[in-house]
Amino acid sequence: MGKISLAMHHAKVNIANNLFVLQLAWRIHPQRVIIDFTVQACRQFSNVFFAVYFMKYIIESISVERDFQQIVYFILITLAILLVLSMLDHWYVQRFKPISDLTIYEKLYLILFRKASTVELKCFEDHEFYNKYTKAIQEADRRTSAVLDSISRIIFSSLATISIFSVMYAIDPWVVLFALLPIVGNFYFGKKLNRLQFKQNEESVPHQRKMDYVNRVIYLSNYAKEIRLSRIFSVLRSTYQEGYDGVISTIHKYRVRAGVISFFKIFLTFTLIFQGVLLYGAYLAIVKESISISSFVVLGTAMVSGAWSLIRMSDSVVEINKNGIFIDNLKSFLHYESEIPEHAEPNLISPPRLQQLALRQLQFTYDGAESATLSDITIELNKNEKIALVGHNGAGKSTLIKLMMRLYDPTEGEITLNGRNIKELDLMSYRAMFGTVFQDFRIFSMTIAENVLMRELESDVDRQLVIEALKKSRVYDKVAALPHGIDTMLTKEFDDEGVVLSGGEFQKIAIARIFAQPAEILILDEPTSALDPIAEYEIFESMLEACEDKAVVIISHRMSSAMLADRIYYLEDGSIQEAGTHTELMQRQGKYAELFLKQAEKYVDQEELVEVANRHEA
Ligand SMILES: Nc1ncnc2c1ncn2[C@@H]1O[C@H](COP(=O)(O)OP(=O)(O)OP(=O)(O)O)[C@@H](O)[C@H]1O
Repeated sequence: MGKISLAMHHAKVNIANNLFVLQLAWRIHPQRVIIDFTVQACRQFSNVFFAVYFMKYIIESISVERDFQQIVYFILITLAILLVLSMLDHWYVQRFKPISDLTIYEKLYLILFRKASTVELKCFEDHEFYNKYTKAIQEADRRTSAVLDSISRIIFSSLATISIFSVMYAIDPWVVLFALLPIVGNFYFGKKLNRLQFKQNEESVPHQRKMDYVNRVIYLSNYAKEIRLSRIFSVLRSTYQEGYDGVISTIHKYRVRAGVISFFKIFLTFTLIFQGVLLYGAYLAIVKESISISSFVVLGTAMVSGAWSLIRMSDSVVEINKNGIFIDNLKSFLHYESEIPEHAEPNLISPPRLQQLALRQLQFTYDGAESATLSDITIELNKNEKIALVGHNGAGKSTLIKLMMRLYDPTEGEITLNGRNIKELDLMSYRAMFGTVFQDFRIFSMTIAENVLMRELESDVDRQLVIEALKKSRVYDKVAALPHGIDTMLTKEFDDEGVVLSGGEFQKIAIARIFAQPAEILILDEPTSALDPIAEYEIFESMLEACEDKAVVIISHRMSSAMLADRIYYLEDGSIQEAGTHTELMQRQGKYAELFLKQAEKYVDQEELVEVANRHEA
């Protein structure tokens, strides 16, 4: 593509990007768009009127000796208009704009958060995507306001410029040409400066993210203990320093170039416009005597006002260009099409009630990984069946669960629900079939009830549901003893009366989530690590009792819990090594039996674990 057609292409893309945000702003807050344009029109009108036509009228009045009373009326009327326009401007800047900006940001952030919560999990592991997301979030608010300002400014400054220049043209046509030339320079250098700033910004984002990460970690309470009790702070400090050095070095890298370009931009714009044209006007009036002194005065004021209009116009063009480049990130984030579509699609059907979930010869490799994490996995989970996945760390158990819930798609093989590939099913409804607690579950700074329901508490039926769920996860006695019961805030983030529970109690709250959901398949991905063996056994037991009519998948490193399942799958290096009931696997004397016996040896020293085994026997 030639240079000119490339520039045309860029210009087209940038205009399209700005219009995209203008449409977005219109959808979010149409009044803001209308008022923004109206205020801009009024500003430009008063600039042109007072700088040119007002001045022209007064000077002409003197030369044609107009009636003094008429001049006074004219001035009073224009003052009244000026007063109304300044009041409107004041209201817009002080009252309307700040509030409407916040309204736009709030809605825009909601759109971004919604998108972020639906893109595939793998996007958050993709460095490039994450950078785009960070930039879209950082820039979103500023850019919307900037787009509105620059579009309205460019429209009305153009009108203002045309009307001022027509007055100047009538005085001397060459003056207009003279005033136009430096604008080309301003535009040219402004564009160059933008590209440079964009590049600098692009390069500093990864460094900025390092600094943001440290800021976040230091600030969050769940890192506070480790930071105080270890020397990790020095590593965090180095990470922050690396980020800081990176940002500074990108600034240094572009500093000289940006300085030189800025100098030319200012020199050509201001010096040439303001001094040059006035000099030319003086030459016309004094040396050539081709214009009158009153024309020179009008030319002077029109020049100042016209030049500013032109500068505003060319700055707006540059700003539109700058917006366009940044909006690319926002657009590509918002338009990102998930390979796993979250939204309902007409060709996707609602999942039928579970009869059998079958994983057939699955193979899965994480993006960027050299070898497969899972290979040749075949598992069947029937209605009402309880299965357990066991194996050493890194065997692939959690990955298997993520595939089952379609957080990732398998690289090979298929997952079927009652014989139908799950890709043909509506994803949201499919995921709603699962009640899951992961090992890295999160407790939110919200009430206990909201943490259990994972939504707002809406009715007394909900209250009862929460209480029953907490009873099943064996933590209700503790919750009932708190002054606000299930309405107690968890953590002290927003509320001094918020409670901080023990690790095991937090886990029980998280586990209560699966009892409060109308799910058909329950998955416990080892959320019981902070529980003592008896508590874990009791919870699993209670779950199996409460969920007789549901399918259950348990992942646990404690074999005493796994043995409660109807079928156990032993995984190693991403593939199933052994499968069967506890008794079958023990008789086989393979790896499962070895692992079980190793744990049993440790358990013998602790009487409580003997109790677990006894209970199972019973
Ligand atoms: N998001 C990811 N990107 C790349 N590799 C990953 C990712 N998550 C897990 N892995 C890798 O996949 C392998 C299996 O991890 P997985 O978490 O499934 O094991 P696990 O059996 O659940 O382990 P544990 O018992 O320790 O929880 C590990 O080697 C891990 O490094």
